[in-house]
Amino acid sequence: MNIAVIGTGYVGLVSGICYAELGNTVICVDKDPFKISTLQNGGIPIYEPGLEELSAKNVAAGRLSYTSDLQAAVREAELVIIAVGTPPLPSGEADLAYIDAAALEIAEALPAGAIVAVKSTVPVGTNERVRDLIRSRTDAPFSSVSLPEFLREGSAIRDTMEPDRVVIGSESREAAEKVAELHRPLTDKIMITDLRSAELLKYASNAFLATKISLINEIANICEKVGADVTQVAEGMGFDRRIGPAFLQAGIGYGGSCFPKDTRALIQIAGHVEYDFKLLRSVVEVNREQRFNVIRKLETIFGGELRGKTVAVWGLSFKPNTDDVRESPALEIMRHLVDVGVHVRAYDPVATPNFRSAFGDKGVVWCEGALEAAAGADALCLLTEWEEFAGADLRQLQSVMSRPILIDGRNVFREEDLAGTAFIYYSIGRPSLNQGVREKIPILQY
Ligand SMILES: NC(=O)c1ccc[n+]([C@@H]2O[C@H](COP(=O)([O-])OP(=O)(O)OC[C@H]3O[C@@H](n4cnc5c(N)ncnc54)[C@H](O)[C@@H]3O)[C@@H](O)[C@H]2O)c1
Ligand SMILES: O=c1ccn([C@@H]2O[C@H](COP(=O)(O)OP(=O)(O)O[C@H]3O[C@H](CO)[C@@H](O)[C@H](O)[C@H]3O)[C@@H](O)[C@H]2O)c(=O)[nH]1
Repeated sequence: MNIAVIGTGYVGLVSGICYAELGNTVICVDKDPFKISTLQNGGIPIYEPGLEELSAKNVAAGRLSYTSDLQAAVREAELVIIAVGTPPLPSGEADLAYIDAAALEIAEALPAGAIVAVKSTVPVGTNERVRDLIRSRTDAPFSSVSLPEFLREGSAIRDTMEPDRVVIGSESREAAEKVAELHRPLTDKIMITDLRSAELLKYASNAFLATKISLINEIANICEKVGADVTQVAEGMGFDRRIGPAFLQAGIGYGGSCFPKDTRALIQIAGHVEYDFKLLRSVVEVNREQRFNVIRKLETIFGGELRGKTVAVWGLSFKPNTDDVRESPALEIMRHLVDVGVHVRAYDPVATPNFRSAFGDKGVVWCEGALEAAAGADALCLLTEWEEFAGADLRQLQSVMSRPILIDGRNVFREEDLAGTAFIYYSIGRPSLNQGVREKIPILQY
């Protein structure tokens, strides 16, 4: 199939490369000339494990190319996939400006009989809006398809090549079948729905996962008060097949370009039809609060006075294996620390450049290595569970710090890692691992 993918961000680029890997002829389009020249020169503008090699392989095979000429790419396409951003507006609603602009540009070159698929996460009704926008500019017959994407950053290639399911929303059975055929080599779990159900299903999935995370974070907060261990609680819950073990990792809350944006957008979608999505509003609020768990722990340890302290931060991306810092919990945590007069020393294996552009340099020393960041620190906060941190030698770490205080925001370390160290250690929802701080587990009376 001849495919044009509009937008070479985390979704469009991975999808385009993977469609080429399946043997299709793919041209990936972006309006950002830096991204396109990087790609044309064999580079990859984002950090995603395995992507550079897969791109090179498919470019060499003559199946994959990159361009900033949208209309030339669309003119040859049987399938045009829109994968541009839908960032949040201040109200929380999805900003459809990039979608609309792409639709209007596509219309100028769309060949008769093509399929236009929206892969971006969009509010219910957007595929119809895109269809009508294109129709207003061309007489060429075409079909609209909603093709929501479920990949995760950091494991994007595997998620694309081995998806749990592919959802195709369409008004045209014939178009849906053609798009289904494209995905048949990946999975037999292909679901064809109407346009609106496909659109809502994407938001509902993210809302459910975000809810699971906020639930386990609240359980973790209760664990801290009653002397239970959230990792044991989550493990036991996860054995129940109705619950499942995934997305029950307590920590400092979810970040990233999707859960925070999509939960707020769904609240707005509901609001537009006068439905107050109370549950999801609480999920968002719990998540916002959870980031400050780390700060509260630091305040407890330092008796409320953080000014003048030096705090090392390990991990700036919103999750490991990505350089994406959009809505990373580290942004708010570090902003608070800097605002109250803490000297911050920060390190991330790949995300520092993106983080610096989002955060600025005020109050932060950017470090090239984990131990360099910890050197002379009064406390260390681990905010992203990069493998490099999980493998750290805690005795060596202790030897470079001014005070052995470790706040593990992702529950990375185990009891055996801490053995033989003098760390004052706090994690999330595992009070029995707290070391060095004598906290009384209350006698429970009801
Ligand atoms: N990031 C994820 O893990 C993920 C997963 C599933 C779904 N989604 C959804 O997919 C969409 C894209 O997300 P992303 O993270 O890839 O975004 P992104 O911001 O990384 O990339 C979007 C790209 O589109 C380009 N673009 C915008 N308008 C264009 C136009 N008219 N012509 C050509 N290029 C244009 C931008 O320059 C940018 O490179 C969003 O709706 C998002 O919610 C994202
Ligand atoms: O048990 C867990 C699982 C995740 N997280 C956090 O949740 C956020 C999101 O993680 P993850 O879902 O792995 O990454 P994303 O790349 O944001 O992927 C989500 O958002 C995408 C965009 O919509 C969807 O396509 C994916 O299916 C969905 O998992 C990160 O901050 C994680 O640290 C937790 O705190 N606990």
